[in-house]
Amino acid sequence: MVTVRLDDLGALHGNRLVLSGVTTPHLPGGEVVAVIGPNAAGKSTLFKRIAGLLRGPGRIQVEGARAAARNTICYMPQDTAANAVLTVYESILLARKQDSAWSVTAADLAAIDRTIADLGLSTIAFRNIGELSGGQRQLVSIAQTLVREPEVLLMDEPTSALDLNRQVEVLSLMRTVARERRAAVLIALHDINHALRFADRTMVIVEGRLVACGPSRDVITSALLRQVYKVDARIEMCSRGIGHVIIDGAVVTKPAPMAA
Ligand SMILES: Nc1ncnc2c1ncn2[C@@H]1O[C@H](COP(=O)(O)OP(=O)(O)OP(=O)(O)O)[C@@H](O)[C@H]1O
Repeated sequence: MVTVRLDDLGALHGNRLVLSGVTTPHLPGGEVVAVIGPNAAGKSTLFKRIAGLLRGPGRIQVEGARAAARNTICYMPQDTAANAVLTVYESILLARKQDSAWSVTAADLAAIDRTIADLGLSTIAFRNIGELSGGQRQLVSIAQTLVREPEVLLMDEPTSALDLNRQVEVLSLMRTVARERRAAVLIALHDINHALRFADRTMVIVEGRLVACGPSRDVITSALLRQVYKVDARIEMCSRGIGHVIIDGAVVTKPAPMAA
């Protein structure tokens, strides 16, 4: 089973060190890890660094990956471009492409069918991407990531354009993917309730630094929400032992202006 460990990781945008000193315990396959933090904290930067899209100090250790893995690490960016020329099916099919010698196999077709079914995309499978709504496009991006069957998934706000029903469906699917494929699934989220409900662990990034990492119910506390988001909130437990964040209305202080 795959495990991921970050060791004193940092990331540069140009010459600016935007993220630094991120060290985690082993993040095991089979679990969902929420990555939370204020706007511009460095969540996307962390994912891009892990995906090899940014330079920086430190190490990313991925152990136990299957030798034949199609893509060990797969990153779903926040902004996904719409390609008007391809249908939904074609764009998911092309996500399976390995190299120029690739030709479609039965395994490819099975993976595509499963992904389309899992995400409820069958009714739009032959529509052009350019004709889709924002939420539909986001579902296609999620499909393009899942169909590659990676062992480490980096999902950058995958539910930001989805309605409530789809948010729950997609995050439930992420848990299933983690459990059944023994994948390590990291998801950047702004909805703290989703982190409490769906994530085994939560990492908290503030101003480019990791300020907490551990079981979601231990990490997400009123004190942390006050420290990180400057809001008064309490966590109430519901019947199944899952916490809910109740915002009491008061913003404690306005957040500091963002750095340029
Ligand atoms: N391409 C870029 N070039 C230069 N600086 C960048 C670039 N992308 C992001 N940054 C800066 O890096 C910092 C972290 O941004 P990042 O996108 O990682 O934040 P985030 O936590 O994902 O935010 P959000 O929740 O708003 O999506 C910010 O100060 C941002 O302005």
